[in-house]
Amino acid sequence: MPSKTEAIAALRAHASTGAPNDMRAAFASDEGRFAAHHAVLDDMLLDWSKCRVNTETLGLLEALAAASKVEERRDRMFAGERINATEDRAVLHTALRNRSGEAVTVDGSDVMSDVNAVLAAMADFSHGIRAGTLTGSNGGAITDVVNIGIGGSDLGPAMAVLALAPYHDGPGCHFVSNVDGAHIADTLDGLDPATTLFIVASKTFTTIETMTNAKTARSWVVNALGEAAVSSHFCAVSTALDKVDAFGIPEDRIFGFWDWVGGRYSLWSAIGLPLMLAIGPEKFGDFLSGGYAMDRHFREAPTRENLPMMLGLIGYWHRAICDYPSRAVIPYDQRLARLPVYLQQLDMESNGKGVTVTGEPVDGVSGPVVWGEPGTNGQHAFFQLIHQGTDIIPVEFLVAANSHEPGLRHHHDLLLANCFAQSAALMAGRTLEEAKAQMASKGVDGRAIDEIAPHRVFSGNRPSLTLVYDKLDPFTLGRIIALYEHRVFVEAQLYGINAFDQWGVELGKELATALLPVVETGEGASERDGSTAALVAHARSLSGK
Ligand SMILES: O=P(O)(O)OC[C@H]1O[C@H](O)[C@H](O)[C@@H](O)[C@@H]1O
Repeated sequence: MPSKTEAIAALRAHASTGAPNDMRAAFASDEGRFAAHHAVLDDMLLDWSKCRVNTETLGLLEALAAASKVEERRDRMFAGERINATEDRAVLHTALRNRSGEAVTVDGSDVMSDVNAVLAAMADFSHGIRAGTLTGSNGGAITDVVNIGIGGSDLGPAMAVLALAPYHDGPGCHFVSNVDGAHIADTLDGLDPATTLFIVASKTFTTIETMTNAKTARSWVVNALGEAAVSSHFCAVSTALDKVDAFGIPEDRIFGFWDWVGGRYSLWSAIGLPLMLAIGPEKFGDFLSGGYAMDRHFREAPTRENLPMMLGLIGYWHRAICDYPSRAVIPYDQRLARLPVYLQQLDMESNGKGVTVTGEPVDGVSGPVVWGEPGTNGQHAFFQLIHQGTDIIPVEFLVAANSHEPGLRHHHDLLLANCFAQSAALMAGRTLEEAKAQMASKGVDGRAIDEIAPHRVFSGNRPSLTLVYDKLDPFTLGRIIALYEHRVFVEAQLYGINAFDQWGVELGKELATALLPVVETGEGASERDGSTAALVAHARSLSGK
């Protein structure tokens, strides 16, 4: 078996000599191309055949996966080993969706009884709120839920609540994350304190944005309903139970989770409470089951049939071997509008690292920039650059075969046609001759053809992957999120980095804390760098300070 260095060198050599560089020819010369370059899990199909890879590429990527010990490390993660070495923690978001009935142990003790106890408490609470038996302080049913959290305590539930809108039969859900007072002000505008429940969601219960918004929400409730109302209008989700206590939230309204759940992997924990309130405990269970189904597939399927493995290997190929700096995630699904933003945290906070697990500088590159918007909207905005710009940006398309609007089937067929047309266009492109012929067939005169045709050329050979599934139901959303979590894991093993810490966000937080008194009083500004001092002074003078 080659070493990791040898496996990477072999991939680099293959990229310039062995990988296909004419995708039209690759399809034309190989009827089995699609068959060799896709994988399925039940209704879910991942097609990577439009990427510039062949079976030799796959073999070399498999060799790299073996040299990087991806499977061994995967098994260590599932087994509850402390693979997050810099924080000395296990990584067990998979235990939160473990539907097997089997134990999952950390340091010799089974965590499943705690996991199931919190799930049961969340279900009781959700039933009470949804049925109107747990009311506001005046006895009125809760009509609106406001989740106050940021990062992993916001992006997951906000994304999932929107994604599963057709399944909502609970209170309306709102999300406040930004410390910008505009966010909470706009959200509370129009809500009635008597019928509003706040969830204060913070793993650490120290995050300044969340604590500031929670205090503002608390005053809003107290001013309208009195101090005694806090216990009926607040609940909390955290791993820091002692800190929640001090906020005045009763114990039976505090839902815990554990340090082995990373913030960006926490949607499966009590952080998912807004989703459970919106769709009910049973459908939340379906969401967990979807995650579990993907976990089993990730652990059991051979590499080429394994969706997370293949998504990760092709992702690495594009980023580290082909050197493409970003990837676009384009769900042809309006309800997945927040998926790209969710994946930005999942992927970029996990794999945006400059050192390896052993603290050495990363040799080469680590994770790409992840971005995107739903299709078809993106087509009318930034797709120009993806088709004809000078950077190559691999695209990941997601689309459901069926919508929740059977009466609008024509819309959905248009959506599917657009999605599949984009990947075909990126792959095949259009030659100068084709552009000229097309113009001639429309009666354009020869001189105009010569002038304009070069602008109508598409290089083609632009890679994309497509994920097609039956319908975006809770189970499928669970599969999609777990698929992306594991792809991030696979890529991290190939880069040799720890995907589960996030030291890179610390410095800005520390500096903001130190700068707050300077902004408030102006004192100490002169000790800052010239730009920062001048910016503070300008803002202070504009605000009349
Ligand atoms: O849930 P919290 O402890 O409030 O943390 C919220 C977020 O803040 C941090 O800055 C981290 O970068 C994120 O990973 C985390 O999700």
